[in-house]
Amino acid sequence: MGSPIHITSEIGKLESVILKRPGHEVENITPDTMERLLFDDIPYLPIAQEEHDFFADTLRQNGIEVLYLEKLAAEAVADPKVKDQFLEQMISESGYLSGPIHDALKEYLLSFDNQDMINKIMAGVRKNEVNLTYQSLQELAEDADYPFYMDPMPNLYFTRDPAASIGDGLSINRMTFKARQRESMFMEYIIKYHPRFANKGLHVWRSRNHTSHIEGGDELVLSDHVFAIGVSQRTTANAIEDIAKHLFEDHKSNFDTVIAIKIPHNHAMMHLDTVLTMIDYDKFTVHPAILTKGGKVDTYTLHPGKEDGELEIKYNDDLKEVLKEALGLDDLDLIPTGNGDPIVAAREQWNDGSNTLAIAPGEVVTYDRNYVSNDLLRKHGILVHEVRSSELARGRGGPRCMSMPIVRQDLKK
Ligand SMILES: NC(=[NH2+])NCCC[C@H](N)C(=O)O
Repeated sequence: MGSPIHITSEIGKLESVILKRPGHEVENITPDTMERLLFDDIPYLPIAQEEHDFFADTLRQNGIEVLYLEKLAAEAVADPKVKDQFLEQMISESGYLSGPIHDALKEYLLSFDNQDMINKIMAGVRKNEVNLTYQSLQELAEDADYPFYMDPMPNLYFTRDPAASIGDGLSINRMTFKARQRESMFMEYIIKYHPRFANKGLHVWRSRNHTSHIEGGDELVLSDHVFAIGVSQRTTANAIEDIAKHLFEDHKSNFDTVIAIKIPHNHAMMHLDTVLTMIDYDKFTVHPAILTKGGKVDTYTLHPGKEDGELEIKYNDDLKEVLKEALGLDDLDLIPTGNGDPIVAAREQWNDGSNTLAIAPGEVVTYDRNYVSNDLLRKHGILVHEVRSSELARGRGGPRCMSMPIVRQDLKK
C-alpha cells in the first residue's frame, strides 16, 4: 500500500477523496448569523443532502473511493485518551477553557457515542441543551441572548479548505475567519490518530499552530514540483513564504517552485480556486475578472534562494507565460468562465462556474447551473459531469471546494 496521501497534480486520475455530507450545522444558520458564518442564504437541508449524495455517487460511479470527514473524525477519537484530549481542545477553542460551561459541555458531549458526539460538535450546541450546575459571569455578562454555546460549523462541507494534500503530505490550515477556525482540528486528529493515516510517514508541511492564514481553496498542486497558491482574502503572503520555505527545506519534498498569484480580496473570489482551476495537461478555467484589460495578473514565482532559508522571488504579470514555463508547455488554453460575457461570467463565477473538480486529465465535475461555462468546456474537448446545485451553491463553493482529494494517480511523463 502506498502513502495514504499522494497528490502530485490537480488532474491525475482521482482515486480517493474526503467529503462531508451537509448536516444539521446548515440548519443552525439564521439571518442574523448568516454573514458571519460565510453563507449568503440558508440551504434547505434535505435537498442539499440529496444534491451532495448525487455528487458523491457521481464520484463513486467513476471509480473514486469516497470517505467522509465526519466518519474519519469519529474513528480517530476511538481511544478514550484521544477523545478526552480532543474534547478539551475543541471546547477550549470554542471559548471555554475551564469553568461551569466547559464542564457542562464536556459532560453533555460525553453522553453521546463517538459518531453522534462528532455530529453534535459539527452541528453546534444550543444553550437549552445543556444543564449548568451554577452560573458564571461569562454566562451572565456576555451574550446572554445568544442561542449557542458552541457555534455550528456549516462550512464543513467545503472539505477543500481546512487542509490540503501536497505530495505525500498536507498542510493543516490556520483559517482566516473565526467561523471556520475550529474546522481544521478534525484533520489534525485524523492525521495523528486515525489508523489509515497515523504513523505512515506523512509530512505536515505546515500545521494549524500559526497566526498567519492559509486555506486549501488557494492551494493548487500543478505538478510534482510546482505548487500554486492564491494571495487572497484567505491566504496571506507571509503564510505563503512560510510554507514555501518548508517545502523547499524539507528534503522529503520534491517541490522547487511556488507560484503566488494575487487575486481580488472579496467574498465572491475568496480563494484562487473560485477563479482559476486546472482541468487538463494544458487547460485551465479562468475568471476574466482577475485579469486586467491587457490580460495581466500579478504573479510571484518563488524558488529556493542561495542561502538556506532564503527565497528567490521573480515577478511576472503574464499568467499564461508563467504557467507555461512552470509546466514546460509550448501552449496553454485559458478557458474563460461564462465565455467572457461580462454578465454570464459574473453570474456563473458567483455560482462557482470556475470551481471545477478534475477527476482525470480532461475530465471534470461541475455544477449544472453554469451551463454556458460547461458548454464551453465541452467545446474545448473536456468531458463534463454535471451535478445538481440549487442548495449547495448557497454556501459559495463548488465541486472543487466540496472535495479534499487524498490520492491521485501520478501523471505519465
Ligand atoms: N475552496 C473554496 N472556494 N471554498 C469555498 C468556501 C465557501 C465558504 N462559505 C467560505 O466562505 O469559506
